[in-house]
Amino acid sequence: MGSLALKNITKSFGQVDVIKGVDLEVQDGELVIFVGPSGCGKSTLLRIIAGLEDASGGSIAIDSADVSSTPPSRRGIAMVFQTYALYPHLTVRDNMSLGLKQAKHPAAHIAERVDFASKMLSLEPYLDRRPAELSGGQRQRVAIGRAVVRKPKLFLFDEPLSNLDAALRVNTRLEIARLHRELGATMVYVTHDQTEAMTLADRIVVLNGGRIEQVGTPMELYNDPANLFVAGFIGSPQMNFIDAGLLGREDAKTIGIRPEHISIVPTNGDIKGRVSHIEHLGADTNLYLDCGDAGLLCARLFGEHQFEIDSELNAKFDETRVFRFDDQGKAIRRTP
Ligand SMILES: Nc1ncnc2c1ncn2[C@@H]1O[C@H](COP(=O)(O)OP(=O)(O)OP(=O)(O)O)[C@@H](O)[C@H]1O
Repeated sequence: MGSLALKNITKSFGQVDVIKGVDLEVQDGELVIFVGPSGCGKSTLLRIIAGLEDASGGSIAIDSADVSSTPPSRRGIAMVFQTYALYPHLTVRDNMSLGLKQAKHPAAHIAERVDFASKMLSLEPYLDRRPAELSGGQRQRVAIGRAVVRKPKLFLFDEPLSNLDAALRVNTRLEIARLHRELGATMVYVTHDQTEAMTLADRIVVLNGGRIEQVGTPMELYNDPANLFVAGFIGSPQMNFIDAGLLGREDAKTIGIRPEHISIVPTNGDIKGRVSHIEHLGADTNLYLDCGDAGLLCARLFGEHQFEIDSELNAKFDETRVFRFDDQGKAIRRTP
């Protein structure tokens, strides 16, 4: 078991309010990811859940028991850090065993847990090595293994893949997904990487300036963002925003259209623009059109395309994918 409930959590450092009233329920077995711009309070919130930081107000419950004043070591959580935080003088086996040893578990039980975790993470060949004799990816697997060994109610991950190169990041991401599936464990995870959030999360929490903007499954956030902030934050390249008046659409203040929902047509487009830049990604082409007062429009076209710089093109929006926002930036939901 490992459900988590945050009620009206606030945090101030001196005069600065960093977390401004966060309510969140995480179900047992769920993988929830915090995303948001730098400084929005993701790590602070995670550290408050871990007990490494005291909240200024509000309460935290794990499995319905209030742990707001429980020390970190007694909350039943394990945290995996971006920097691995392994003991350099200890072997992999000893790094993984340490928590249970300190908690005075019997040696046979510790050996069994280390065996289980090292098999799960393919760490068996490295058990007698020290961290300096491992690659970055292997070190991060040891850090994850150390958490698995402790059978926590709740796993907390603070940007665990940020120090890995692109290929290793994908591998380790798949490993965390598998771990989550096989252990059925509750996980709360902080990242600034959209792909990680979209591919791993059961639900994503979008934070901005210490408040929650929206909570939803990755596809809910992509298909039904609550406001301009979430619409612009989820999706890459970013959603295009255009002043609705410039398009003759009086039913909204701002129109939003994702680059992947724009096509180039010979006539009768929604907007005209001059080609200002082209990015060839192989599988896709990102085309940037200078649309004058409407700004720069990005279209993501499937496959390879050639266009002449400065030539004028007609861009057409997939009407079923057009988002509308009011003058407060709130999404105007489609009427079915
Ligand atoms: N110990 C501290 N004392 C004062 N201010 C702090 C402290 N820790 C964090 N802050 C401030 O709180 C805000 C939130 O920081 P936090 O590290 O939670 O952001 P984040 O969303 O995790 O950012 P990033 O993505 O850059 O890691 C920032 O403005 C930061 O400067």
